[in-house]
Amino acid sequence: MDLLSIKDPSFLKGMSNKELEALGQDIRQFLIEKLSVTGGHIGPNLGVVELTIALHKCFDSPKDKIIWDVGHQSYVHKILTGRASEFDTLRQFKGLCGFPKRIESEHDVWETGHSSTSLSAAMGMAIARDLKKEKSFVVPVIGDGALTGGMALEALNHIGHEKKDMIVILNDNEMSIAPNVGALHNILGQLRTAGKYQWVKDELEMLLKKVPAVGGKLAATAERVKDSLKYLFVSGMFFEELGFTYLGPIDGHNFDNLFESLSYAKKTEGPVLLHVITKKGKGYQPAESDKTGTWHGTGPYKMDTGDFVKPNKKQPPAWSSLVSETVRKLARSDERIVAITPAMPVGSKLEGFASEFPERMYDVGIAEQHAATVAAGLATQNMKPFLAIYSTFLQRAYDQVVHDICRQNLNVFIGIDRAGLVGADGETHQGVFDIAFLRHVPNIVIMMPKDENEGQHMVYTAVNYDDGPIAMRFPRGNGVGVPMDTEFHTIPIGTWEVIKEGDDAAILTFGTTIPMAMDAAMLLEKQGISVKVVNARFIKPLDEKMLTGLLDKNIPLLTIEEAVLQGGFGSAILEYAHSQGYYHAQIDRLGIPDQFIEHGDVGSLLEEIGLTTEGIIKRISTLARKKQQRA
Ligand SMILES: Cc1ncc(C[n+]2csc(CCOP(=O)(O)OP(=O)(O)O)c2C)c(N)n1
Ligand SMILES: CC(=O)[C@@H](O)[C@H](O)COP(=O)(O)O
Ligand SMILES: [Mg+2]
Repeated sequence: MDLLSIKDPSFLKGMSNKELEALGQDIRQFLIEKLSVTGGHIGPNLGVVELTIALHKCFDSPKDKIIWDVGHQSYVHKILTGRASEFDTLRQFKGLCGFPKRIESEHDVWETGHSSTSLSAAMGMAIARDLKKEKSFVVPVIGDGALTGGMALEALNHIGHEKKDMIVILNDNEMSIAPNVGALHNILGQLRTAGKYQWVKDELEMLLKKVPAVGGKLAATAERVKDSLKYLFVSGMFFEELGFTYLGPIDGHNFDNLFESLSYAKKTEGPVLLHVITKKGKGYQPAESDKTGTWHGTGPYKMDTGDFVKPNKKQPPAWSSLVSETVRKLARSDERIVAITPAMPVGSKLEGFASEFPERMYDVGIAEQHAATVAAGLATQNMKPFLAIYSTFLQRAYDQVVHDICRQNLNVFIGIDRAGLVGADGETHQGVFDIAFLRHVPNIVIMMPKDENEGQHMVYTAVNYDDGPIAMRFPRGNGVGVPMDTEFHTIPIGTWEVIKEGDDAAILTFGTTIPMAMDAAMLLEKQGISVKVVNARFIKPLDEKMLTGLLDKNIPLLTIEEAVLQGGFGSAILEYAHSQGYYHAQIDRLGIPDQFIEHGDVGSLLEEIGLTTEGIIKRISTLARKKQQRA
């Protein structure tokens, strides 16, 4: 079938299962080909081909609300809703978003990216439907990994209590990014093997009702039998006890099973949970046999061999590897160190640590709040927890950082990974808010290294810092490639470093924006403007001694950060200058403006917001000119 000709899912209504199977193969082939060039979440999407087709055949989107939890598995949905032609631009600057996007289509009824929000959103939509006395189905699709997220459990609790009509599709492929973890995962395992108890329950009821005369009395007894059947067949009774009608488990690649259970679910009152078993990566052998999560989200690959396309020249180590491997080295002589990841062992490159210290490595599932407070609990017992967490996912644990870690001034080392623009994952994943939401919290130290050598020393500093919580932020991707010292040393807390002298102006910056600051300073030198460049590697506490010295020189200052301006590092400099009475200090700031930054390559995103060498030169030149005018 020509997928590019699809305008909306209505064409599915008249298709036979055989035709749908052929369509599924066409979609698989299309995804494997397109994503071999663009990269993306190939594994999750290959796993939901039949499920997505079945949902769009059984329901009338967008009147019926199909909601994709996390949303990384919504590519098939996007193909069936008329966007196949845009897949060459998937996750690229101004191209097709890799997650549901309401501006893209009326069928994208809820935007996701962060896990475990679908059930709560579904509940909101169901309440609205009922208040407006509308007739429609609300159908959240949540994965077994996303189900481990606290929000999902909060929602299950509420939905089951309110008994709202809703059909929850549990897409169970036994995988989060890595193999799924937790007691819930074990319950699902029991359910997977328990077989279809629902039909046993109904058949029993029909049989008993046929018994003449005593049917009624017997049926009452049967109710008790049925309940014991439930416990007999479905040891996990977890969902039924929560007020759901549990259906399944069924084969999520079999259209007969899907249509039979979806039509049953549509006729069932109250909340239904349909447990669908799928295979992540189905139909593409390298992805289907993935046991670790390598094919969860990938860059480009060679279709025939499954080899990932490697960059032309050797890359410096990934920042995540640098940090996690340094923690691993230190853990050999420091038994206090325990690593905690909320479902990102592969992304945070903790495999090595896990293999060497299995008893000191915890993947808590998609549970960032829990991860942060486990770290706090460990610290109360004089352990040294290393909380490895993406900046964007740390947003989920804000109160735990404030209330549990910082307020009690506990020795937790937070490794804030993917700090800064992440690129293709877009708005929901840019790691640009952590400075603004942490800087105002008492007791926390926030730092960011300029390169991987300073990074290893910062990890060493953090592990040996026992005066409270300390966070080190580092970007997605690879280091800058510098020689590495063989001996660790501590970096004095709150000290900045002058990396280029200059008397006409000063740039204060850290991490990924240091190279562009240096390039700008060198070019400005040629224009006769000599600019000092300061590695402001401690965002909190500020190096007040150096900052006061700069303010006393009364030269223009420009702060630069790949983070939001509102409440960021530049705000801290403004606050300090004002608090010390430098009311006329010339301070300008470059950073992420007050808007969400969409998906695309980081270079294009920086270009779009003027966070470039040219942008810096423009700012400094303006500041210098204003200073001359005032002189
Ligand atoms: C709050 C949050 N934490 C972590 C992630 C990273 N993440 C993206 S997909 C995923 C696994 C989701 O597993 P599951 O729901 O089973 O979907 P599958 O990929 O198996 O289809 C994780 C942990 C996220 N998107 N949001
Ligand atoms: C969808 C999701 O949240 C994860 O798959 C995320 O895309 C991983 O990000 P990295 O690729 O930076 O590890
Ligand atoms: Mg899964």
